[in-house]
Amino acid sequence: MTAPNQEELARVAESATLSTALSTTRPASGLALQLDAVQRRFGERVVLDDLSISFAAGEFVTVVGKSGCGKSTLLRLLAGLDAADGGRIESDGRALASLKEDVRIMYQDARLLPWQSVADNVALGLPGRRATVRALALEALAQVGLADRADEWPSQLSGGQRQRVALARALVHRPRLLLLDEPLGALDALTRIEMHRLIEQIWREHRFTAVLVTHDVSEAVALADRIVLIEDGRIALDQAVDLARPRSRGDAAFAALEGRVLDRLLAVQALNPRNQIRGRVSAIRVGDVLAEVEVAVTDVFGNPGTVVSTLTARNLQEHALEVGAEVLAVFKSNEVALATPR
Ligand SMILES: Nc1ncnc2c1ncn2[C@@H]1O[C@H](COP(=O)(O)OP(=O)(O)OP(=O)(O)O)[C@@H](O)[C@H]1O
Repeated sequence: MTAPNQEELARVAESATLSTALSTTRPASGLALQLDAVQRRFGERVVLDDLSISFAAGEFVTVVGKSGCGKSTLLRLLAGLDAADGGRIESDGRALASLKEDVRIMYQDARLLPWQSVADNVALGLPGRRATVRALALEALAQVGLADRADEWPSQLSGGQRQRVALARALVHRPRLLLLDEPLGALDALTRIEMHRLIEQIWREHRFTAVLVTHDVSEAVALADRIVLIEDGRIALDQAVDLARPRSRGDAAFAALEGRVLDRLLAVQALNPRNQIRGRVSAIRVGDVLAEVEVAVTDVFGNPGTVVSTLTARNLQEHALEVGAEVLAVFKSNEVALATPR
């Protein structure tokens, strides 16, 4: 990692310019958010329905839920890119829509302009003298470990590096609310873990409020103070993550919490009657690592049958499943998962 150009930064500080203005006129602390009975409809379809929740200033919240449940819709409302059909979204009594300058959003694709250098992409939209703006861009790039790539084209960077540039582009505006719409969804597992560390470190430094939409429950547990699950347009689960940071995926408490949230998500999937079948556990076979649970079921025509679910032996232990227990067999692509019937 290359340090930012210190001479240039010093010049900027001396000339009492935008850098000073940004750091003094806009507090670095996060925005508190209050959502009250928020509704968003598309035609007949009610996507968010009477959704109420509050986020504390500086909190890191992750939003999970099955595909199409309205996660991105919620983020677009918070970003002011879309308007609610009902309810209020405020920050300490002010409509969030009036605080757009304090809010930045990051998407799954970095959305960089290919004809602009990395530094110019980060500096995009920043007012001020060219040298000042460039120094701010370099400072933001240094924070994401890319100061030495400032003069390259976006096409010369890897997917993970492009996302780091997108993060720098958000940071340069010193957001008080950073919205992250699956920003790591297209990255490989190792790069994701590196990005988790980077995002957490930057969030701890800047203390903005962060709202991250993700499909990855492990990512949610790694980063969140709170995990929020959206179901039927409302908050179905609001789970505090009370684990010390930085978090380790190998930790037992981490795995247990991840399992609980996954189970809850699975229960939501099971609500779709087309992909689930009720039955009773008829046999359990436990190996060193894996376990098989056989479930006796009856199909819609009354024909008896069995389905088999494979899970880790440890997971089986945590769920205390036993022969005779009533379960839902949930079909997810090519696997069968089990959930407790409601
Ligand atoms: N502009 C729009 N016009 C009509 N319907 C929309 C519009 N935007 C979103 N929707 C619908 O709202 C629902 C929620 O969409 P949204 O993108 O918020 O879901 P999501 O939870 O982010 O899904 P995914 O996890 O698959 O990204 C979907 O049924 C979608 O088709």
